[in-house]
Amino acid sequence: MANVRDLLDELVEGVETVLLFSPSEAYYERCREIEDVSVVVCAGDNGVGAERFVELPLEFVAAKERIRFGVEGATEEGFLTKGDEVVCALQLFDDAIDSVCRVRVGDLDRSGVYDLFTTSRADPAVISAVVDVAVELGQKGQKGKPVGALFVIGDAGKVMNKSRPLSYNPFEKSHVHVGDPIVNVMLKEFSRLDGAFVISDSGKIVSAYRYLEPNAEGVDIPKGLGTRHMAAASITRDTNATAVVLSESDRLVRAFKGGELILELDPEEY
Ligand SMILES: Nc1ncnc2c1ncn2[C@@H]1O[C@H](COP(=O)(O)OP(=O)(O)OP(=O)(O)O)[C@@H](O)[C@H]1O
Ligand SMILES: [Mn+2]
Repeated sequence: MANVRDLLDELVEGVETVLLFSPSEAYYERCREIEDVSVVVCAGDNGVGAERFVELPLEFVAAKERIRFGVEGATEEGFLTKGDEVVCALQLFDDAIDSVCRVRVGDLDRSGVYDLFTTSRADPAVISAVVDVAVELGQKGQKGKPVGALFVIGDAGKVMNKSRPLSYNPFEKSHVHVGDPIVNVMLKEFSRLDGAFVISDSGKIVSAYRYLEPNAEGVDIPKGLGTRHMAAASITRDTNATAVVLSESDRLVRAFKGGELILELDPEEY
């Protein structure tokens, strides 16, 4: 007569690596004792002192995104290789680990989110704060109307040299940072203006209303996208900046780096 344990045994059969998402110290210590299994911790910080650790720059709301990011990170760090079967243990409903799933490395399509956060010059928390603002704008629009926005993050000096003001810069004398709730409201307010926001590596809002003038030579973007996206792709090819774009036409959030589209998010799913 099969029992629940048989089901779980099947799930973990032959697995050599366990990914623990934000475990407690006690939970981590218990898992460390398990024989011939290596443990990788994925969390915002390595509070448990794990030897194998993957930093999550944000607590992804969607479990699948969290798992995808953790598996991508563990693969990048060399803890996993394509084809490995790994068990992921994470919190879904409780505030402790309450769910287990099995994933084969390579089955999850690359989300690009990992690159966006880990290979950008700007601080990962700044990137996630900007993505959050773009996603919220995509979900709610500005006063209910769809709006587009272009955020250029990092390498701000070079970006400013490759652009010019469309009007006075409302952030000229201020010293405000993205991620501050009041500033996020200001960014949404100003998003109906033309031009791009320029944000420094550390998240300071350098300028709004900026017209980017990169060299668009040889940069190609998906058909149907227009000048805002072309400017985003081109400026990231000409500088070390990352660009996050919210499209007014299709409401998707996209990220560009090195002239390439590396991420496309539907705010409705995020
Ligand atoms: N080089 C640029 N620098 C800064 N902002 C730009 C630039 N080009 C376009 N924009 C901004 O993008 C807005 C939309 O332009 P356009 O419709 O051509 O872009 P798009 O890529 O189709 O974007 P969307 O999908 O939002 O319509 C413009 O009104 C302008 O505010
Ligand atoms: Mn357009």
